[in-house]
Amino acid sequence: MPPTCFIFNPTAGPSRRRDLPTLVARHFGPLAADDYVIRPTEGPGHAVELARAAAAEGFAVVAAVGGDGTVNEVGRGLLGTAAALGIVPLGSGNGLARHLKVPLGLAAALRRLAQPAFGRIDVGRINSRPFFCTAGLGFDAHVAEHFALAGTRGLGTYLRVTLREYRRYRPVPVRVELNGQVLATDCYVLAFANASQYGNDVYIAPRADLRDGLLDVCLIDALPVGRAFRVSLAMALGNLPETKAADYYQTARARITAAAPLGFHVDGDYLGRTTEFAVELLPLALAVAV
Ligand SMILES: Nc1ncnc2c1ncn2[C@@H]1O[C@H](COP(=O)(O)OP(=O)(O)OP(=O)(O)O)[C@@H](O)[C@H]1O
Repeated sequence: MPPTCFIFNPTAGPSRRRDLPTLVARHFGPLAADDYVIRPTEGPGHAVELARAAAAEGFAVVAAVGGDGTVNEVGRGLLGTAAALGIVPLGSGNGLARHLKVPLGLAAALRRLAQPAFGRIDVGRINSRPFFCTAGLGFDAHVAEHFALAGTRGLGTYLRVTLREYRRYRPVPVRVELNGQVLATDCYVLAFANASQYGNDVYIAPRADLRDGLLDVCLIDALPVGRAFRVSLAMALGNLPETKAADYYQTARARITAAAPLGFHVDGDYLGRTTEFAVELLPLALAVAV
């Protein structure tokens, strides 16, 4: 098994696995002997530094133990290094893990990591910030912002925040340049998908491929109640492109200018508001061990 550094976020996920070191030792220890270390994060952003340090120490695999936010931080720390990203999915949504078919059970995920398959995946970037799963402008980012402010987490809070903000949210006019064309449209949601889903098997771009050198772009210009139901159902069924409720494009880069400051998220974390966005894809820029 490859030397592995586990970087674990004790606050990720619904169950807050503060006992993770014991569990990893139980499942991985007998297989690994001296070949692994476990390093907990102490706050947001810490996993970037821990991952970079682990790669510099020569660990072949640096495993993010948490959800997509933790995966994003570990992945960012590993970009440009020789180490591969592993995932032990303990988050709430686990979008990248689900796309990559990493087992969701802890014991199975650890067994897989002991004998991983090495490969590479594309990496997206929005305003210089890397993303591995999805980035987006508009309502999704607005919900991510208010979810972070809600005080509690979990699916119940997420649904409550989504419904409340749906009644308040108004789309913003944008100008989108991609593939030599210019779209002047309203942005309710403009999502850039490297992986197919937001997590929890909710598919924003079911045809997205992590190795095709392209981002799948999903544009929803308005979301009246009837369309909101259709979009929600289609995202759960994984057939949104087959409906007429969203427009799809594929591109390796895009520029967006918004008529008013527009919120954006990266792998589900709200990053703020701005009017200019540059999106690009770095082909096969990250090594993975899954
Ligand atoms: N020790 C820590 N204390 C508080 N926050 C932390 C700590 N370590 C990491 N974080 C932050 O916790 C946030 C949430 O983590 P993560 O996204 O992995 O879990 P999740 O939200 O439950 O899962 P998912 O994104 O799959 O829904 C991350 O954005 C990360 O910056």
